[in-house]
Amino acid sequence: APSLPIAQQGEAILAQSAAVVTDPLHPDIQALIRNMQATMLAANGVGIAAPQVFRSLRLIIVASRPNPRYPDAPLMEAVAMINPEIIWLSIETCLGEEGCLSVPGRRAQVARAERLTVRYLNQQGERVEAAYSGFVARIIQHEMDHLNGILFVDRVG
Ligand SMILES: O=C(O)C[C@@H](Cc1ccccc1)C(=O)SCC(=O)c1ccccc1
Ligand SMILES: [Zn+2]
Repeated sequence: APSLPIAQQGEAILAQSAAVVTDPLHPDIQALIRNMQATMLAANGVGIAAPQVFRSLRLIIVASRPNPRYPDAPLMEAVAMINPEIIWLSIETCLGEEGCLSVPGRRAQVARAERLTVRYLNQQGERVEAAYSGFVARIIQHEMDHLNGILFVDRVG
């Protein structure tokens, strides 16, 4: 699957709220998931949101892996989350370093909820509810922000 162009900070699409995916099993959505995964891997990302590849749709990919900043991050198969909703966030937050494929060269400490529960449709269109914590919960919050037109730099002083 080809790697797609990544929208950079300043592109209007990154500040918009993305639209709900109406037909998760549509071939276009299945192809978009494949292309987003290829784009994320080519860019060495641990996540990506559809608006970052110029598709204003509520679709994210989460793919944590150990990295210099989070050496104990879990290695996980990339998971596609269609129409994700965070249905619970812990009160406890933690600070952690973030970067963004749409804001190259910037890194900042961002406070995020330590734990969350997310409800979404998986690539097969099945409803899933799952709990996450730590770095994976951080990635999910970062990607959810992209669906709501928010960049991590909007959250730092
Ligand atoms: O722009 C994106 O959504 C991808 C972004 C996801 C993300 C990274 C770190 C914390 C939260 C969300 C990236 O993958 S940036 C590049 C990267 O691999 C990385 C950056 C900082 C720390 C760990 C990884
Ligand atoms: Zn980002």
